[in-house]
Amino acid sequence: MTTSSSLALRISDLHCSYAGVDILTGLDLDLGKNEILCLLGPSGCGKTTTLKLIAGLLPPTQGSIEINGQVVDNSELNVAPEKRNVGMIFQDYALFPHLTVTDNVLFSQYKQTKAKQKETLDNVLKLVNLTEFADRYPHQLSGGQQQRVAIARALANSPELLLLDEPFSNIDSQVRHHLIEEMRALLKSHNMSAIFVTHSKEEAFAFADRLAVFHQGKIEQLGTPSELYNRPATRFVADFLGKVNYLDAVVLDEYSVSTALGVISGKQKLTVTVGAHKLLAIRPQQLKLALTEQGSATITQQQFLGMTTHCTITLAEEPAIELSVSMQQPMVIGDVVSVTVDSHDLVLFDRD
Ligand SMILES: Nc1ncnc2c1ncn2[C@@H]1O[C@H](COP(=O)(O)OP(=O)(O)OP(=O)(O)O)[C@@H](O)[C@H]1O
Repeated sequence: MTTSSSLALRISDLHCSYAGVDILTGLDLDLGKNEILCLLGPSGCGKTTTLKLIAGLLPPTQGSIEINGQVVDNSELNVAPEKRNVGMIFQDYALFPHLTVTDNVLFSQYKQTKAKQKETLDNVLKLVNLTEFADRYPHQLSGGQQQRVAIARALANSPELLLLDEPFSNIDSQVRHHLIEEMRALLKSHNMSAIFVTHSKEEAFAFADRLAVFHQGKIEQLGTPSELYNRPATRFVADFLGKVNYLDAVVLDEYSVSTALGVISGKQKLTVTVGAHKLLAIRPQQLKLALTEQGSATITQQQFLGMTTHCTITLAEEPAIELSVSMQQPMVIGDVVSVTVDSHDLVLFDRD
């Protein structure tokens, strides 16, 4: 069992409501030291609320929060935000427009000596590569540079836990990928733990060690990006993380199911009854097409996306079945193709 002292954060049975409306209804969550966790979920499901509760900006109605083994919230205790040793970075960076980079970074360091302030400033600006921008004002910086000032300000307090609310959403997509890599390397090299909120699955996959998918005030599934993408526990998680095809399937034996695409076998033993009627989930890139006049499907739509091409194929079944396929090379609408399924762990759901 994991003891709470080996964790950066432990949330137990957390409840929160606004004006009598329940937002979180019994949230449990552990974060390891030096781990990066992403909260994902539909708009309004309570992701930002969870960050605010951890930061102490909002009191829970029930439950407890421990940060690095210290209780900061329970039925008797509500530690003030500035005593939690947590840094928070907001979507709009919340920089003071009338203060330079230096003054923004040192804003909460006024109790330190001048020498200590200088040391902190030099260290954090070096970390985020902004040393030569120390005298600039926020409006003289790019979005990515402003974000790095916000990171530097959060790091100046040496927080044990960093909370990031959509930190990359205002950054141009050209530089976002690079920033995510840089930020991840920075957190990892400084042994920091972080929780971040995003709307973007691509950001979540690239930045996080583990993802928590929220649904109806609780975590529906928690795991590594590939676990959740390839082995979703529910249809909600499967659909939330990307396009899925669902095919009616009858379980033939411990490894195989029968579908409109023929018999499909998985690598792992199934835990369902032989003969059961299920839905088989298949990601678009798990289907492979080959041009052949004897094929069972026709290309009916196609969208060229650069690295990949998304197409819709129609199976000659009654009623017709449409499937989404992701391919490396485009084909031609009207092409007749055969369809095979890449070997993978089969994901089956109940039909209802
Ligand atoms: N101060 C408030 N008073 C009343 N309701 C609020 C308040 N703050 C948030 N809410 C409501 O609580 C719910 C959760 O809000 P929260 O900001 O945590 O969602 P979120 O998952 O971060 O959403 P988004 O992805 O859109 O940012 C929403 O329905 C929101 O309208």
